[in-house]
Amino acid sequence: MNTATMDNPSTHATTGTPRVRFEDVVVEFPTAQGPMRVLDGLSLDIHQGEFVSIIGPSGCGKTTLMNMLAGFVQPTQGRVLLDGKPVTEPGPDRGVIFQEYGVFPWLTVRQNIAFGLRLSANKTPKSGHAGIVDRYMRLMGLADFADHHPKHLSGGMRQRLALARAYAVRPEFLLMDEPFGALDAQTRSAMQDLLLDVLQAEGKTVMLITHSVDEAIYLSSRIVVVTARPARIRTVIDVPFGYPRGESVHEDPRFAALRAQIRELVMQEYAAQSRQQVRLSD
Ligand SMILES: Nc1ncnc2c1ncn2[C@@H]1O[C@H](COP(=O)(O)OP(=O)(O)OP(=O)(O)O)[C@@H](O)[C@H]1O
Repeated sequence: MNTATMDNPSTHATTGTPRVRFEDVVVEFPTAQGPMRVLDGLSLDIHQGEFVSIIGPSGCGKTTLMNMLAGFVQPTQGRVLLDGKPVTEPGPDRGVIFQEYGVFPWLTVRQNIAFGLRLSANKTPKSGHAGIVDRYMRLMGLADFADHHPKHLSGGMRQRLALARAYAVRPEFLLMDEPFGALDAQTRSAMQDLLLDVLQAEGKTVMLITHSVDEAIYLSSRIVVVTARPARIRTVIDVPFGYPRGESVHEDPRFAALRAQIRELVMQEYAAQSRQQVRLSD
């Protein structure tokens, strides 16, 4: 179990050379009414070992931001740099987890987890694959279902399988888009703690999109609140808790204060987005 070290400030260096740089990024998508601007001059640096959560109204452009770092979307203007080089395509250094289960229905649980390990871009020696697959099946509570296909699993189990697949490849970056959103409260909390354990053991850099303010505070070293569409950065908040971190941070008075501050900002942006939608439907 994690233990909270609330007296230690976050130890994540936010100076020096960033691993990821969003540089004055603009994204526009074509629509029947002309180009729709989704991101509007957004700049953000992410450093090695940081856990950055993105919070903002539905449809404001958060997934688009992550998709650029994943290599799925190119900016209309500006640049997205990974270790100083423009991101042009997906790569095994970036594990992406979406809310909808990213699993292959025709493969068993064991085969799904092993899949990424077999790709030639993955550097894990073949002799270690079986052990890694077993470890993640155990961690995710899937060991008894090793030879089942996803259609025989519950929704929550399929999402745990998607997490196991992403973790097993041990990417340097985890890009997570509402990864726990479809899980029941208890499983969600267990998956959050497991993620903290994986990060503690493997030292990854994480970008998480979440609608849960509590989840963002519990997991992140920094929280980026973005505006209604087109998304810009509204505020960046440093979370004052160090790692390893555990359930007791929820009791810290600073947790409640942060929650109130972030909720207020997010509510304001939701209200702005709703006003826009009303104007669009006029
Ligand atoms: N490839 C695309 N082509 C056209 N429009 C797109 C494309 N991708 C996203 N959009 C639109 O861009 C806007 C922002 O979408 P995005 O998924 O980035 O928002 P989001 O903040 O992640 O939303 P949510 O919180 O609901 O998941 C939406 O209006 C969406 O319909």
